Amino acid sequence: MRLGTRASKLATTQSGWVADRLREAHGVEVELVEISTYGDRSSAPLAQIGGTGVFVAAVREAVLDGTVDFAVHSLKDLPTGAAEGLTLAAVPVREDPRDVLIARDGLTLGELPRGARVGTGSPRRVSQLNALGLGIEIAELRGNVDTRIGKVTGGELDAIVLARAGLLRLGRADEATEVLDPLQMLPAPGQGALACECRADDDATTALLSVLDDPDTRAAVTAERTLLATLEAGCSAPVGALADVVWGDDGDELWLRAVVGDLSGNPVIRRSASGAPTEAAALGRRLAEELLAEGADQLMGSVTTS
Ligand SMILES: NCc1[nH]cc(CCC(=O)O)c1CC(=O)O
Repeated sequence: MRLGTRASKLATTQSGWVADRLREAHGVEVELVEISTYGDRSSAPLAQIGGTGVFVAAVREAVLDGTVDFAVHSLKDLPTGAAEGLTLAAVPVREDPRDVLIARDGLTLGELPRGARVGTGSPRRVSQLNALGLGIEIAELRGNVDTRIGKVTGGELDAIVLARAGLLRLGRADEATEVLDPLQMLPAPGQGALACECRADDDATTALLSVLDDPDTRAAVTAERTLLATLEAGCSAPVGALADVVWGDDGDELWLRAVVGDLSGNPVIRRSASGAPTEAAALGRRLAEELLAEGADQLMGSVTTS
């Protein structure tokens, strides 16, 4: 099987993980084919170059034109709209969805001095960091994991915020100085999860990939992404969401928490709701409508979204 992937170390590591699972499950050969995307080539701020889709368009093209059989993406980089001719054949079990802080001298968020420079390029992180009222300064940050961590070790920034999943996959989770509680920092919809996508008419590949699907992860990310889509927001919008399958009185329950804000983080709207895991999309829609009724669209309207 030919697996299309971005060429970054993180992308090839997570694609390699999927390839290993497929070899274990089916004894098939899997070859990684690296594809350069606009998101990798441009160093402009993500919010400026459109965010949504810049990391996936070229990889999807390679699936559609038959260069590769399927692609592995970070789910949070996938636009929420339907992709013509493609099917989401598997959402494998999720890695830790939380964000972490990497700060100089082992500091936590609460220990950073006023005026400390904290790097992130994500409006969602900017909004929630500002909501904490710590008096820190936000600095624009982009680049691969090495580049970003280098800003702290090189002394340019006091701290950065990034996804724990990426660090775990690269074996660098111990470099985090604090795991941020979702009470303070809800992750991006789909964060920590992967997407295995193939052509909608390719039944053989769909069947091979389907064994990697994790139903709880799929329910969670379906709720998170339907919420994002109902808000008509993209991956560069100041929206955080995290769903979990938990054991409740009536069996499995899907819990969804979400936050919407503007860049100032003042105010942010936080809400939660629960439902049956089989009704994940309806849950996402319902919580989004609640947020919209509370004024989420006006809040987000002050930020460039796509
Ligand atoms: N926005 C870029 C991006 N897309 C996926 C990950 C890794 C985490 C994941 O798999 O969700 C990252 C880096 C980050 O946010 O720190």
